[in-house]
Amino acid sequence: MTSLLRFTKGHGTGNDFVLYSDPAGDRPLTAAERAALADRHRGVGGDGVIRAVRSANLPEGAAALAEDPDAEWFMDYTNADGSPSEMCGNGIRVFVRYLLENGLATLDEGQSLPIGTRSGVRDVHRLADGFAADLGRWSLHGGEPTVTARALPVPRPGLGISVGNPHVVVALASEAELESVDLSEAPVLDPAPEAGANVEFVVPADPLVVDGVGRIRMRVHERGSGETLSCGTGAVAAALAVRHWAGPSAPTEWRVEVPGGVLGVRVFAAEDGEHAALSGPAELVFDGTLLV
Ligand SMILES: N[C@@H](CCC[C@H](N)C(=O)O)C(=O)O
Repeated sequence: MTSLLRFTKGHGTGNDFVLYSDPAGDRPLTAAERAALADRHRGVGGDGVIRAVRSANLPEGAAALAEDPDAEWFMDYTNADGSPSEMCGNGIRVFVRYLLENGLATLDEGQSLPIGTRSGVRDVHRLADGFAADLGRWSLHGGEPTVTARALPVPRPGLGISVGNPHVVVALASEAELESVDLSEAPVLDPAPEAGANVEFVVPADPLVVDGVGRIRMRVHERGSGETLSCGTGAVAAALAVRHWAGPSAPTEWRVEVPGGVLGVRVFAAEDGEHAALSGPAELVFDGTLLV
């Protein structure tokens, strides 16, 4: 039986999402239904689908509420192919904007809202011109697989980084090389991580640091979605990788240029270790109703 589903289309630096609200947790949608929503020809189109559920009303929400009883809302995120991901850095800003615009939460400038995700509770801070999300503790994770991509003359070493979800970052030699890499097919990783990975290709700007801020350009092939205009967690992983390669004198603030815009990354010491925060815009574009 078909039914009506109200949705909102939103994006953060061109990384676009279909959002819908399911406070009671009784409208989960299958992976195939989510992939159909994200289909750019037969559906609304998006790099991912985000369901807003009250943490109390889905199984993964129990862990979020145990971590922070104020994490009322859970971001149930899936990629364009319907596969779930632990975290989405652009998505969580758009998610908070969606909650605010729909009267599901309140957040004044300067305040934070805790959001449940599969990678734990993440605090989203309201800025004058967007949002900043504390993505929590990061780690080197996944080793150093060799990365082969179309139009890259030779395979390159990658660096595995987890910011809640898995990334492999590859340094390229020049802007020209960054432009020429063909991401219409997924890069091949050897060894291949069991859970897959998002792969970022990065080049430093020249000079790398201006006024204490590190500057890099990045393109990304996202697990489950293909090449996208932006990936927030990918921008954080790319900044962390370049900082790791640059050594202890590297800056803590980074400006990451992606095809869809610019994101900010800040690395800081927290009680439980080193965290990375991601800042950037969050836009809602249109609402609609679908037959599902
Ligand atoms: N675009 C997102 C990341 C979305 C999830 C990713 N494709 C994965 O499978 O981990 C971001 O902005 O972080």
